[in-house]
Amino acid sequence: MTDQFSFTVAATDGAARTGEIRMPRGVIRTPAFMPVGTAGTVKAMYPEQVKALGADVVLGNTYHLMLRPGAERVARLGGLHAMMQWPYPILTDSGGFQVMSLAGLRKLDETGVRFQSHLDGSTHLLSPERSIEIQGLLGSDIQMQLDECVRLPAPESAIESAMRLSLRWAERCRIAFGDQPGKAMFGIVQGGDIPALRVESAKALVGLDLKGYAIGGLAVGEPQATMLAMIETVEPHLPTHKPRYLMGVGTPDDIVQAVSRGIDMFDCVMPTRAGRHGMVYTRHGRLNLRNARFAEDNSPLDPDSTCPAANLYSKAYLHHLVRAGEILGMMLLTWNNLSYYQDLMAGLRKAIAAGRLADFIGETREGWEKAER
Ligand SMILES: N#Cc1ccc(CCNc2nc3cc4nc(N)[nH]c(=O)c4cc3[nH]2)cc1
Repeated sequence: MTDQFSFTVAATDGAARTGEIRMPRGVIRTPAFMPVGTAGTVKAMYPEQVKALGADVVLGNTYHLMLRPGAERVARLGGLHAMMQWPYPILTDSGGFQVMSLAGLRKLDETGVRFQSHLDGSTHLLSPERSIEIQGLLGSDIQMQLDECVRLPAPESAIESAMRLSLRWAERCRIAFGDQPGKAMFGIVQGGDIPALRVESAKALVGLDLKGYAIGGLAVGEPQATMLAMIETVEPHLPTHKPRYLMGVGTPDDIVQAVSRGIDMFDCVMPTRAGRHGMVYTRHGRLNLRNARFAEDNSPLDPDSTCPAANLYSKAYLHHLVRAGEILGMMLLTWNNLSYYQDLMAGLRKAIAAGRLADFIGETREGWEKAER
C-alpha cells in the first residue's frame, strides 16, 4: 500500500525549499506556519476563519489536553478533529516542553516526567509511551516524540544528558508509535548551542528513519544568531526529502531567516498571544495599538490586506477596543496577525518557487523598517 504520508519538494532557492506534505486529512503547503491551538482552539478564532486565512495545519498540546478535557474523554467524543471542527491535519507537541514551562512540582527521570497539574495539583506521569498513546487518542496526524528541552544558557553536561535522554526516548516513541499509515511521528533534534551535540543528535535520529525532523531546544532564550547558527549546523545532516520543523518559532524575521536556511514548518504563539495583548504584525512592522498615538488615527492597519481586520477597521477603533479590554479587540487583532503570518508564508512559497527569495526577504524587511515607531 502506498504510504499515505508524502513530502515533495517542488522548488528550491539556495537552502530554502517549497513543497507539500500530503496526508489523508489534507495537504500542507510548505514553508508552513501552524497556528497554535493549545487546548483544542486557536484562541479567539473560528476554525473556518483559520482555514480561510490559508493555514493547512494547526498545533495542539498533549500537556493541556491530557489535563483538560482528558485524552480518553476526547477519544470517547470522537477525537480532536471532530470536537474542534478542524477536519484538516493537526500536529501535537508531546508535552515535555510544556511540563517544564507550566507544571507545578515535576521530576524527570529515565521513565518520563512526573508532574503536578498547574490546574488542580493532581499528579501525572508522562512517559514516551504515554505521550504517544495520548497523541493517538487525540487523533493527531503528526505526533512529536517526548523529549527534554533545556533552556539556554545551560551547562554542557545538562545539555548533553538531555540530548541523550531525548534520543533514548525517541526510540521508545518510535516503538510505541508503531506503524500508523497516514500518520507520522517526528523526532526532535536537541543539543542546545553545542554544535557537536547537535550533529550527534541529528545523525542518530536520522538513523531511526522517521517521517520528519524537528529542531527543538531553540527559541528558549538564546540570541537569534545562536538559533540561526544551530540551524546551519543541523541542516546539512537532515535528509532533504523529509520535512524540517523549527519548534516555537517565531517572529516574522525569525521565520524568513530560518526558511532561507532550509526550514519547512513553524509554530509560535506569538501572533495569537500578541493579538490578545494589543500588538499587531503588519507588512509595515509591529505596532502596539495600546499606544495613545492611535487614538484618533482613522486609517486601517493595511488597506492592501485581504483581511477585514486589517483593511476595514480603523486603528482608532482597534485602539479603543484594546484599551477597553473588549473581546472584539482580541478577535480582530488575532485575525489580523494570523492573516499576516499566512500571507508571509504564501509570499515565501511564491518567492522560492520563482527563485527570488533574497529579493522577497529584502523587500519584506524594508517594509518592516517603514513602521511608524
Ligand atoms: N508570545 C510569545 C512567545 C512565547 C514563547 C516563545 C518561545 C517558544 N519556544 C519554543 N517552543 C518550543 C516547544 C518545544 N517542544 C518540544 N517538544 N521540544 C522542544 O525542544 C521545544 C522547544 C521550543 N521552543 C515564543 C513566543
